[in-house]
Amino acid sequence: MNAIELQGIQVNMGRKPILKGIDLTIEQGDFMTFLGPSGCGKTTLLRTIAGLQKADGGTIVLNGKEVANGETAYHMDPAKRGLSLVFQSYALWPHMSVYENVAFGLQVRRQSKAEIREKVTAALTKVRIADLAERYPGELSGGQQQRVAIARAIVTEPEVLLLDEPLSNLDARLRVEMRAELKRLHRELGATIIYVTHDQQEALTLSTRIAVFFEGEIVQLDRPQTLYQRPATLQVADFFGNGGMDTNHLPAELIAADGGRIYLSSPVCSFPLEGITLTETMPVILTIKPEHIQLHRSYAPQSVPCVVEAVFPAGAETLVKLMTDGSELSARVLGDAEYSCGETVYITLNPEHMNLYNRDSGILLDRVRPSVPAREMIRA
Ligand SMILES: Nc1ncnc2c1ncn2[C@@H]1O[C@H](COP(=O)(O)OP(=O)(O)OP(=O)(O)O)[C@@H](O)[C@H]1O
Repeated sequence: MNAIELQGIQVNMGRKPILKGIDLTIEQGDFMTFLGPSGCGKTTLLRTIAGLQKADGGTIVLNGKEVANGETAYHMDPAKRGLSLVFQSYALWPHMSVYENVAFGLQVRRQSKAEIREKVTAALTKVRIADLAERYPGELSGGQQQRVAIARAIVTEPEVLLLDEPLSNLDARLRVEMRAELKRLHRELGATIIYVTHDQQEALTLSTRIAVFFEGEIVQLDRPQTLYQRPATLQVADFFGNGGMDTNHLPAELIAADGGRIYLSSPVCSFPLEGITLTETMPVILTIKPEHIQLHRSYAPQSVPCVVEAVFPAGAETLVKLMTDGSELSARVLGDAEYSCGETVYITLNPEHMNLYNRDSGILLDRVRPSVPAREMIRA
């Protein structure tokens, strides 16, 4: 059974539409991440699922049961939805010990003392802070407080766990550590998790599926790998730019030749394609990520000469800005590579990692599929 089904969810704040008709099915056991820039509506959708925000239109079905209906104004009480929510600010009660914070939800449900002790201990052990049970939130680090918040959310054994940017208050190192913890928890609990973040690395590492939001709409819903390799629009491709080295965009053309053959013509490569039909020449954008450009110090078969414009050593990798035929390219090279500005280098590109987008709409047309083996590829 699907854990959650959203149909046509609309939310307005005053006259402003914040969510513009969200359709989304979340499967049982999914780790679904809502990813997108600030203000695109991720938290609003999470709050709407939790019941903290009323939907102005559309329906929400949780485990086969309707919990919200914008048309009939039906709105099930958040406490009855069987969900747990963890906020960015941990929202712990400062006057209660860690144990009491976690036990609170069970006490409200009037469970026996023995049962509560067993469940709280199990939850604290799962998030690896059983030894801190008697401390107060003010005596804990940010990472420890976040673990308490997660323990409090899982102690009631919710079917769905909602996490709103839970790691954003932690320092970079703790964030990476907590990512691994969340992944382990998801595996151990088998619960459905909905996770909100604007951090693409976090989304790619944790999720089974990612919904990318822009301006109140889902623009792509896919597995992390697919999303990374085949962004549905140039906007999504740019959002997945990494460390200031964005996906390369190259103006190119699809040329319809006699006999129905289609040629790709670009500043870095030119060859016939398969899988595309066209009747007239079409302007496109060819994209390739910096990590898919190979640099060579001397001429290699099928390589294209480029001039090094700038070099940015970044420890484990080196980012290199290149110029070829009036087009700027970014390449990412593993390790500490020493190139000097003005030096001529040669690049090779694997067509498997290239995508073609409509130049006007920015929508993905196809991946690049040469109809000849790579060795027969020629430069424009
Ligand atoms: N209570 C409110 N009243 C008016 N506008 C609101 C309210 N809450 C949110 N908004 C607006 O709704 C839009 C979506 O906000 P939301 O918090 O869902 O975005 P988000 O994608 O989660 O952003 P962030 O990553 O910054 O948290 C924003 O433009 C925000 O200003």
